[in-house]
Amino acid sequence: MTSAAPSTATEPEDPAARGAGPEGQPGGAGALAPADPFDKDVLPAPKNAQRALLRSLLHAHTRRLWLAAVLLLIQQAAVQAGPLLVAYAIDHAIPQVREGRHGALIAVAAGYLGCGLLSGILQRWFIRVAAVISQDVLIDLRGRIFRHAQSLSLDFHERYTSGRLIARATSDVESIRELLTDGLEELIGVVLSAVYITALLLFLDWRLGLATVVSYLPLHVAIRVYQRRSMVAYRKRSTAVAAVIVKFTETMNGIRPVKAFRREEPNDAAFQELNRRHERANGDAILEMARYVVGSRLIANVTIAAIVLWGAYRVAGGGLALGVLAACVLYLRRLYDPIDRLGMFLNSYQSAAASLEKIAGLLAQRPTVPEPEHPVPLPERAAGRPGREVVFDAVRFAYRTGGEVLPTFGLRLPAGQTVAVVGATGAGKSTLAKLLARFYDPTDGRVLLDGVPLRDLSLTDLRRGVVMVTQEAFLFSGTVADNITIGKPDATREEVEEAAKAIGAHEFILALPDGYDTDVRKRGGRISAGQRQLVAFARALLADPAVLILDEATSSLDVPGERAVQHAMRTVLNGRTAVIVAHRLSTVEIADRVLVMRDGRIVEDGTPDRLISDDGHFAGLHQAWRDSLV
Ligand SMILES: Nc1ncnc2c1ncn2[C@@H]1O[C@H](COP(=O)(O)OP(=O)(O)OP(=O)(O)O)[C@@H](O)[C@H]1O
Repeated sequence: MTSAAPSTATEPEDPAARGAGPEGQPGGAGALAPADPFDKDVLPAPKNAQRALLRSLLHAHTRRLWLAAVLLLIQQAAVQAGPLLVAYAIDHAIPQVREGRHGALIAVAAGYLGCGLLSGILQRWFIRVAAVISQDVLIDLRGRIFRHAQSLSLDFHERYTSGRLIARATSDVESIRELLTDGLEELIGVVLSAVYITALLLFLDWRLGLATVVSYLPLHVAIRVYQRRSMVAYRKRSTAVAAVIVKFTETMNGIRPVKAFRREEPNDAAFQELNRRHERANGDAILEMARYVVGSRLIANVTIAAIVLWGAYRVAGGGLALGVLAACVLYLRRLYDPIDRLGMFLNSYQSAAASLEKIAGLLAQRPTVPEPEHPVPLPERAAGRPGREVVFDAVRFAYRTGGEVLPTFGLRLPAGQTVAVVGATGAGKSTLAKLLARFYDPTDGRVLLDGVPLRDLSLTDLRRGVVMVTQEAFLFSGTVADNITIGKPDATREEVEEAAKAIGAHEFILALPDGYDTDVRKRGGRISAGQRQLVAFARALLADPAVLILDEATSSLDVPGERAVQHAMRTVLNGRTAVIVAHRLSTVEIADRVLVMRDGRIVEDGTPDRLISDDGHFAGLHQAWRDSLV
């Protein structure tokens, strides 16, 4: 993974322009893939995406934010009243005590105590309000990331990877949490106290106040330099964390091939390197902070020393009251004391800002396969008509990161036909299936279902019309029954069992420890590859789509398993239009029609018998398969 770069001029500015569909110009098979902006961790987003995200997150809390601001203003006023009271005590109350009048000093002491109490009460109130805001914001943000990631098209997920998404939802949200719960209150407190103190110093003695204001200039430069440099360091760090998470999830998701190919050692070495890169990025961030702390302390100490010296001479010369100098020194200490921590707060602020930038980039992405604004309903199916007609009308397709996979492609599948698509690996079979399932939109042309373009169908109609059973036959955590019910969320237990019986899965499910209620991820709930496919078929049967696409599993099953799957396949295909991406030639025998693909084109098309009797590519494949059975 490349390291994060600050938004550079090479990145497209407007993701919306990329959101209308895979507009990449087809470059001809084998054309060089264009550089993918997704290789960078910071996704291209409009300039104000970060601010807009923040605004929308805080929008629901406007009143609470005002309350928090007022509480903090009053609390800081109470805190900063202390040195003023000390100055009054030294210059007025103590001389009065010498004359036997104690009222002023007692009033000062009571005032000091009152301010302390008031500031404590207000601070507690403020912390509660701020906690409610920050918790709500974090929950909202995590929810948005999940919802948005789910809504983005397959094209996005293939390019962005799940590891990066996990990094966004965990470590990036965590750094924002750190700022909101630990740093923000203090950061605002420090800034607010600086404003109060400057005003009070100017009020107490305008010349000392002005000298303090002058010291803000080098301090401001130090902060700006630190902010600029640490932003780069934090971006790098957040990218490095994401790279560690990506490697981790990739390895654990692919643990089987890792074991099979003894990839443990090279993986370990690659992981160590990523860990070291993270360590270096972290080290850079810490170093930046160290530079800032040393620089800002120096400025603070020089300022305090100069003001004390100058003030002392003025007190000695009678030009300044002692109490005023004491109050000024107290204020200066209050001003500069949190300067180290200001570095830390700015640190977490920078880290959170870098994270927010990445999250805003993610949330600014638009689905490349959007739901239509004005969906067209599917025409009613005539009673007894099996499935729906599918037409590929002058379709062309290129993946965004590759050359053209389907050069102008036309195909008509009559309703109810079972079509097997065969061809060499990389011929474009799965691409054809994915276009029919509308995982992608064609670069050119249309895919029509009973005459309605897929892009005009509402998602509900589309999912009811076309269902794809993919190779992995993925099972979600939950029970076997839950997994079948996904096909039809309001299905009754009877319907679930009927579907399983029809598919031939009922017996093996009953034999599981808790039958239909067996948790598929728990011990004892382990089910074989063939059984997983049966569950996926039962799910598809329950969904009862007009068009079913099977991207057949390439892994070979044992003979009884294969037979069970073949039987289930016949059941699930019955009464609908079906497209099978066939990896096993045994499957082809079920089909009414076979399409042979090569380089994104259909080179043979006919019934299995006709193609076998012809002297074409399929006949050769079939002969080779028959020979392998002998
Ligand atoms: N997500 C993707 N991004 C870029 N190129 C892709 C993507 N998926 C597939 N391709 C390319 O498109 C071409 C067709 O791939 P496709 O998966 O459709 O072939 P296939 O016939 O189904 O192959 P197989 O039998 O191996 O599954 C291949 O050259 C492949 O490299």
